[in-house]
Amino acid sequence: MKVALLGGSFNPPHVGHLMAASYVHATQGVDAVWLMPTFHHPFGKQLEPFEARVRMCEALCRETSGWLQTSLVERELGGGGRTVDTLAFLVERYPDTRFSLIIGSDILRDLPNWKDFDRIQRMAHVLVLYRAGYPAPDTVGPPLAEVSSTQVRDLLARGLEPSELVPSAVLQVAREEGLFGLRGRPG
Ligand SMILES: Nc1ncnc2c1ncn2[C@@H]1O[C@H](COP(=O)(O)OP(=O)(O)OP(=O)(O)O)[C@@H](O)[C@H]1O
Ligand SMILES: O=C(O)c1ccc[n+]([C@@H]2O[C@H](COP(=O)([O-])O)[C@@H](O)[C@H]2O)c1
Repeated sequence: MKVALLGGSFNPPHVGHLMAASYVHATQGVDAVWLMPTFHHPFGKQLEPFEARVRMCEALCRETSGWLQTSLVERELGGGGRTVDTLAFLVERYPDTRFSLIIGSDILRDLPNWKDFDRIQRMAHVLVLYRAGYPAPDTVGPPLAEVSSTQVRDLLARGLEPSELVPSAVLQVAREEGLFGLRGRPG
């Protein structure tokens, strides 16, 4: 079994995440892609509640035939949310699974602040996808969507509907949960 991991804040998930996961599933010979929402963000980002982000991730997964799944492992682990610790835990729990780790090229500038990135590379094949706007050497594939959760949150804060950037089922969950200031807003 080969699994690609896509860790993120998913605050909220958007079509860029879906495209990144689809690209990897379609071209990199993996059986499944697991979204791993952050429980405690290592750099202390303030996020909507974990359970609500999980619900949105699960709605995103339903856009696929089942190969995209949401993992709750980072809640199970608690701790500092460092990817090296999550990966070590998964490698031990699933000895017959080969893991790869997906990151967008925007993350490259943060890597010096990651814990033990060398050890991550020994445990998993790291796939750096070309996120549009962040060209870098050694990325895999064409530039992917120019969309971010920040952009989605900004649109919502201005009362606009990000319906071209977020799958409708994900937006529906955000409305039901009253996330991103959507509580009580008609729509
Ligand atoms: N449009 C995209 N194309 C390629 N990779 C992406 C894209 N959006 C996010 N990713 C990657 O998905 C992972 C999780 O991203 P994250 O949940 O932080 O989304 P984000 O849009 O970067 O959020 P924010 O704007 O809040 O920082 C990261 O590795 C990121 O590089
Ligand atoms: O391991 C680390 O040191 C580390 C530092 C920062 C971020 N990460 C992980 O990188 C993924 C993407 O993070 P972000 O900030 O782009 O949402 C997410 O799974 C984080 O847990 C990991």
